[in-house]
Amino acid sequence: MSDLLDHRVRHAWTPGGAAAVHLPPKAVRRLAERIGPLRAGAAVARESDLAVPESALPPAASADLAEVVGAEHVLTDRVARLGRCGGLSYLDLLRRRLPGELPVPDAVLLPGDPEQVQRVLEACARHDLAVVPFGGGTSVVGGVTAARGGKHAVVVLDLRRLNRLVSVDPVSRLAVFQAGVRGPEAERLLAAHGLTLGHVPQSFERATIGGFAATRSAGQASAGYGRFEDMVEGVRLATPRGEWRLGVAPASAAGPDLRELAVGSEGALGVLTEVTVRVRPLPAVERFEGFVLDGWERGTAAVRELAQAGALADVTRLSDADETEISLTLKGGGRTALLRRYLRARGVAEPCLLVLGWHGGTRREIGGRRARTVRMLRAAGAVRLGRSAGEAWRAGRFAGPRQRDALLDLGLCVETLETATHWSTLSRLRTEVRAALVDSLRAPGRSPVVMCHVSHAYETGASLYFTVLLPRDDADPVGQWVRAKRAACQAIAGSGSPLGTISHHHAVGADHAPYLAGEIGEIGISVLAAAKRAVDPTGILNPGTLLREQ
Ligand SMILES: Cc1cc2nc3c(=O)[nH]c(=O)nc-3n(C[C@H](O)[C@H](O)[C@H](O)COP(=O)(O)OP(=O)(O)OC[C@H]3O[C@@H](n4cnc5c(N)ncnc54)[C@H](O)[C@@H]3O)c2cc1C
Repeated sequence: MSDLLDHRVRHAWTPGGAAAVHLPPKAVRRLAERIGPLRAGAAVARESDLAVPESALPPAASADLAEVVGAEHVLTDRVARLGRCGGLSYLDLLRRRLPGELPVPDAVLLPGDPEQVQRVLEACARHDLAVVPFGGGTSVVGGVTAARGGKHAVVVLDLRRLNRLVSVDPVSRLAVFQAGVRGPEAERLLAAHGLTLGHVPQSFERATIGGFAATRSAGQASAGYGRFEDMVEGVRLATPRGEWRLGVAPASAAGPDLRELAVGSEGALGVLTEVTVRVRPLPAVERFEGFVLDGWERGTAAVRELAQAGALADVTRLSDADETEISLTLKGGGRTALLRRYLRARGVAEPCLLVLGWHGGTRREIGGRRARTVRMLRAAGAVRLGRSAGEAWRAGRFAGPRQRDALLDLGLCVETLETATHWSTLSRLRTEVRAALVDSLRAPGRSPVVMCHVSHAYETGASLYFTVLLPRDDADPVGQWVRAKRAACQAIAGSGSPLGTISHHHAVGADHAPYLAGEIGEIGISVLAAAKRAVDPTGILNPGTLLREQ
């Protein structure tokens, strides 16, 4: 179990870190020409340089918790605590690469079933301990930062032992999972029943069912399978007040849908111990394909038309010209130059790659859907690249975090952020967020590249996902990104009324909590605060996440 989560891993995505990917030297040279000089072999602090204070878990609390989960599942050693000090954002990784103090929890608890989770919360409430629910620990918004919130100590509740498929109801197409099941394991367990969830975010390998629900996650095939909240039929939630179960029917008019309070609650309103999910038949056939549109405006207009006509492929992902260019650059290779020449010959001045993927029961079924989509794309002026471009994307769909490890080792600042808005505001929002990032990050010898894609489209609007690359400012690497992220969030929050949501799928965490009131209003904040008081009267659950510390 520890292979996926120890102190060595937590400054990178994989134990091998950058060794897990190969960036061709030509690609590194071209990148440096574009953004400024890169420094191979940027130093990483030794584990012994990371400051880990003594655990402040009171002995009486430790004894009570050991009584619930077993002494061997109350971990206070340095490695276990370092391994759960935060998520996997650029700043999380950076802080673990630099010498210094980290928000290390006082203990890590490994409960074995929902009943133990419930009893752990009751014990933590008695001893006034802050509790951070921890699934895969892939949060990129400070959602698993071990904040004490004025409590005696802070414990991380690692849900990895809640790893069972509890039941499957193939007639109703429902499955009940314990919260700590990771993405690949969930799919493996469902495949044995001929079923799938179809939820494949880029963090799939590490993230868990509970984490997906707690953050309203969106997977790469969201156009086909929906966002994770669309898949949640019911929840079992442990709270300091007692256990809360929700979801007895597919739809209900019995008042407001309180499941929505659990989905997206980010560990601040309870610990999801089981989630009942809607499942689908496992697709027998998949087909991926690439197209190119000339320019962002034409590209987004084409995706909007598909979304509004109900003709989106299950995976629909449009990259802007910068993202298309940089992803081709990072692949290196002679075929890339050939492709550039081909597109120029076809009159495409500003290539924007559109990847489409269909899942279905039969070739015929996919063929019918695909034919309609391709007809509409042809009418929109798309150039078809063929299956190899789509398959190349599929083959590398989980490469992003490994590539990030390699780019971090080259001394880069590399981070992503995301939002969503209505179609009529989409271009303005992209322009303003890009400008905020570029203005904040530009410096002599450093030119940021800000790339963008749409990977989740709806009838009324779409998400925007930005990736930023530039040489790290070694004098103040943390401040460099903190200022840029703040500028981007302020652009999204707008002045007066928001241009978009502060998060389409990464959630609020601690990082976006200051912007939540701008989106849901002070009334919204007080409704959430009242809900929190109702389930967590002493405020032990995930202090500072979702709601700012009062
Ligand atoms: C490289 C990378 C790529 C990513 N790609 C995507 C993507 O494509 N789509 C996407 O939606 N997100 C993505 N994310 C963000 C992240 O993976 C998601 O938010 C994911 O849903 C978190 O799941 P987790 O199990 O890792 O949760 P954690 O990171 O452990 O926790 C996330 C939040 O949920 C709470 N939580 C976790 N489990 C529970 C539980 N059982 N009960 C109550 N609260 C709980 C935590 O306290 C925390 O606030 C990405 C992150 C990384 C690092």
